[in-house]
Amino acid sequence: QTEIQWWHSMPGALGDWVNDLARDFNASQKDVKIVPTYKGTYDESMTAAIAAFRAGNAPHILQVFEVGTATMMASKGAIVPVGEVMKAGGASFDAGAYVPAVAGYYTAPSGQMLSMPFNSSTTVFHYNKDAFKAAGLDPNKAPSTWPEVALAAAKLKASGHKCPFTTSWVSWTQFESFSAWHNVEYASKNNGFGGLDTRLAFNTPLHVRHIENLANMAKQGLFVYKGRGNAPDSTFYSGECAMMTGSSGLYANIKKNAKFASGIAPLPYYPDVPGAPQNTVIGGASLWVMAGKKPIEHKGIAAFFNYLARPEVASESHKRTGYLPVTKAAFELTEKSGFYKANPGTDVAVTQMIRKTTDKSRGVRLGNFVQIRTIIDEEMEQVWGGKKSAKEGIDAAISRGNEQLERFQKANKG
Ligand SMILES: O=P(O)(O)OC[C@H](O)CO
Repeated sequence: QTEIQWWHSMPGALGDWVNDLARDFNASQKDVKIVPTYKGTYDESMTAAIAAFRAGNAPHILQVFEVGTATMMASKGAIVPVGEVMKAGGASFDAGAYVPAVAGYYTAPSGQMLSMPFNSSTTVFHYNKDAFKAAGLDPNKAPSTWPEVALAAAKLKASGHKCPFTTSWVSWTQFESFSAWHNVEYASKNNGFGGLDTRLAFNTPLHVRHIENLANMAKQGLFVYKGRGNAPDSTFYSGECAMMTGSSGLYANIKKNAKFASGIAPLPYYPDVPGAPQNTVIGGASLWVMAGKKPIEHKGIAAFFNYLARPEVASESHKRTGYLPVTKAAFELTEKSGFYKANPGTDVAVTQMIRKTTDKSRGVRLGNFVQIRTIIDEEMEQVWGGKKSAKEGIDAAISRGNEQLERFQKANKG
């Protein structure tokens, strides 16, 4: 039996999902055993895998968040493109079977698919319906614009809620998806898809206005900052915060943990911006195959990836987690099953993502993106804390972030 090590970053109910996938695949055949291991947050597992690769003991499969894509693409000796693995394993990889927004994100400029689409998400608005009721708000009507979010937050606060609104993944929700949703650039060169000479561009009057609004909400106790990455997620499903912008993949942990009725709504927008709302950007992660593995191991990986892409498996994953249906067949199967009608709100992520994209809204692909996100976190923490104005924080994030882009460009030219 061939053992395949799979490092992942799925917490709580999502970890149960990953373990069940491995268990069911292992039970379906005898040749391959998938061994999943939780390695901490996305940042942590990526750092651990890079260190393990250097030491010669990398896992076979690594789950990498979308932010790590350019770094993985550039580390040519460390990874094997998924298309090659599938071929070596005697399996085919049909990129056309995947939802275009998903396939497009994980494709190299040459058209080759580099990693296996797995848990693609997008940014949505989660809200606590019970808290809405208690505050005299309509639980069946989520705020759809940012001014409405501020008004709802004020009512929630007046009803005694100490954390009316918070957000996970500040850069992803308030800058990356925010930009695409309003059809404005986050970075030049089509948000980095057009070349390594891309530079950050999220200092338009719209961006400054939005961060100013959030900073004002923070001052009034309407927006309560709860930390970086997915750390704030638990403050929503515990009931502490009543509204949150975050991942559609939070659905699994809300279902498991929340002791209240919750709703999913589209990301809020500014109604005076022409063309808004456009579409939101992809998040979540994909599965990368690390280099230096034996042909028989590639065969095992290929068999597992084929299993994950089966329409019934991919559809079940989507329904269980809130991550997107990654293949077209999985989406059609889910729709036919009546799931969206029976579970209002579960279609929000899909609807936001299947809209036609523009050059400004396809997604963001930057080198050193992990570091850039940290810089944005640091600068915005200064803004939420009242130590810098929105404009100062944004300008500092842009100039520090651009240094990272220049460094990546220099290291990867030719
Ligand atoms: O919480 P996830 O898995 O949807 O990931 C969110 C962000 O895309 C991570 O960069």
